[in-house]
Amino acid sequence: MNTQPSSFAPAFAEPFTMAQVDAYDWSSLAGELDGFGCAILPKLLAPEECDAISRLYPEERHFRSHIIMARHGFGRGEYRYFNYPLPGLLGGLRTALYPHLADIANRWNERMGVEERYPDEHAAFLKRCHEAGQRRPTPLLLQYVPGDFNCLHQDLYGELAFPIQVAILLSEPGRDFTGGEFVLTEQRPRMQSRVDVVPLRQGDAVAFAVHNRPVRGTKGSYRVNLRHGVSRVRSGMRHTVGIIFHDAR
Ligand SMILES: O=C(O)CCC(=O)C(=O)O
Ligand SMILES: [Fe+2]
Repeated sequence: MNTQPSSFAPAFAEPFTMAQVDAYDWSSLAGELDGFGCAILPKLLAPEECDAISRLYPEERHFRSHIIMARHGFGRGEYRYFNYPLPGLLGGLRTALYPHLADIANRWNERMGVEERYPDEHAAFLKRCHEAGQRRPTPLLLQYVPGDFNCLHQDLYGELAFPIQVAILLSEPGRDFTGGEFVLTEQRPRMQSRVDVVPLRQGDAVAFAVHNRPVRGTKGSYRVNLRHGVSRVRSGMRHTVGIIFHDAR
């Protein structure tokens, strides 16, 4: 395991991240997630923070593995899973975002008739993951060049899956790259699928359903199945960072 101190640690202290995350209008974000399966958190990161994270990509010591997507049929492009300890800013965001999303996830599970309830603190949920043999960190940094794309998928890495995840766009559309839209599809029982293209600027985050969410019907709630991906990058370079709250087997 990488035990080097994070290169971000002193500059982005956790109390600051926590206050910044808490300052979003979470009842409105919850309304978006309930209604559409995704919500945008504008300007979660400043441009300098985005650039600092993108620049980590070639620094091997931050990562536990490197995936060339074409080799696995995942699309075209590449990504790296971070090592523990996560860079301070990312670890701080993962901790700060979790309790807000856990409230929403617990309501979703109740409506879907799923028994599992998530604890208030991320550390307690991670402990549950680790006890279930899911010990490897899942936050990841992705890099796309022209022609790259990310096929529709679900980030499931074992039995335990926290139902909402976050992706942050680190590059500026139109300036750093063109194409490369974040897309979300929703497969509804006995109906045709619905698609959302999420308009993000540099530093914006999207919170979205990992695999299932409840939708209100005439006879209570039913469960829909979601996938996310990225359309083809037409020019330039695009980086994103993904924050997944469960760890991997
Ligand atoms: O590059 C993106 O916008 C999507 C990344 C992704 O699949 C993820 O964060 O799980
Ligand atoms: Fe993903």
